[in-house]
Amino acid sequence: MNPCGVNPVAVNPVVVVHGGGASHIAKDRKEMVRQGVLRAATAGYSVLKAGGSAVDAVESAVAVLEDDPEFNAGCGSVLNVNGEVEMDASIMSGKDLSSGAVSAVRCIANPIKLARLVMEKTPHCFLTDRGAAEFAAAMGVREVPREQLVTERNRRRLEKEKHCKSAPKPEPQKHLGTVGAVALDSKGDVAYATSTGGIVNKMVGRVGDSPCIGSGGYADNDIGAISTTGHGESILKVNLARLTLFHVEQGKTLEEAAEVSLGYMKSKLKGLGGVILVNKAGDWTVKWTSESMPWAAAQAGKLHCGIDLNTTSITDLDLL
Ligand SMILES: COC(=O)C[C@H](N)C(=O)O
Repeated sequence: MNPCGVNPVAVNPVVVVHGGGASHIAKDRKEMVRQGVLRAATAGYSVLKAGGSAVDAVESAVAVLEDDPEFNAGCGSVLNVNGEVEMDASIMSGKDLSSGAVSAVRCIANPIKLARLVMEKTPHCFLTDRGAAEFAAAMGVREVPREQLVTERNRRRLEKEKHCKSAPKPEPQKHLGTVGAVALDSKGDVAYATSTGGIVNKMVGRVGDSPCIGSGGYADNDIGAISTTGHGESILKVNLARLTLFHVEQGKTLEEAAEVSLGYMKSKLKGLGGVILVNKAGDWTVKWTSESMPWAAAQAGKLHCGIDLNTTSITDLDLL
């Protein structure tokens, strides 16, 4: 009971993660991908259960996915036209709208941790390329050898893409994309985090939607938190994250808002993608227009998980 005699809103902590909108996930990889998103949601939820903040939870969930070579972020990042890894990431707290982002960063394992340092240790929101690298060094972030982030699968993927490349189309990623998380903590604060290697065969210096606040994600306690995935150029053009939350502000449910904004991006640009959302009531939703999107959610001792439409499973959560 607070001093006004009103019960405080009961908060039901929740974390939701995604492993990127995708047009095809080979059968033999599906189980590894499923295990990856489940591990990330479990990690995020244990942070919340231990009293950690929503920002702590989304950072640790995304770091788990960055460390998993099955996903296009951190050590599984796709390669640019020169065969190099350039990564983008962003993070935001719904409590005070504080935000941090990095783009075109190389040779670090966890861009999401660097984005958080930008949020907390600089007066800025966004550092890129050389400046981001200098800041990482100043913060004592360990440099990893370039080769450590380049997987054999991504080398082959680049070769294949170069050979069969026709004109670029506003299609979803042919492979697994971007990773992201949204969370609500026990204090009622929400947050999001998104991290990616971008799109295969991209130009050097190409920056996608994922590090851009309002496109790759957004968090505001009064509305909710969202992380997005899909065709970056389309997401940027419609500001997918903020657009979705705008529809929530206008009174739509999370699910309706996600459907309207993804529908708008598809009809306007033929751009496909996916979103995950939470709000401070503990409601959450996942939605995508791409063929599939691996996702997992942890709430009230249960783990929810899916990859394709109509394949949701619910199991009891064993905390790590
Ligand atoms: C599914 O793929 C992605 O999400 C890629 C990411 N949105 C980008 O364009 O950089």
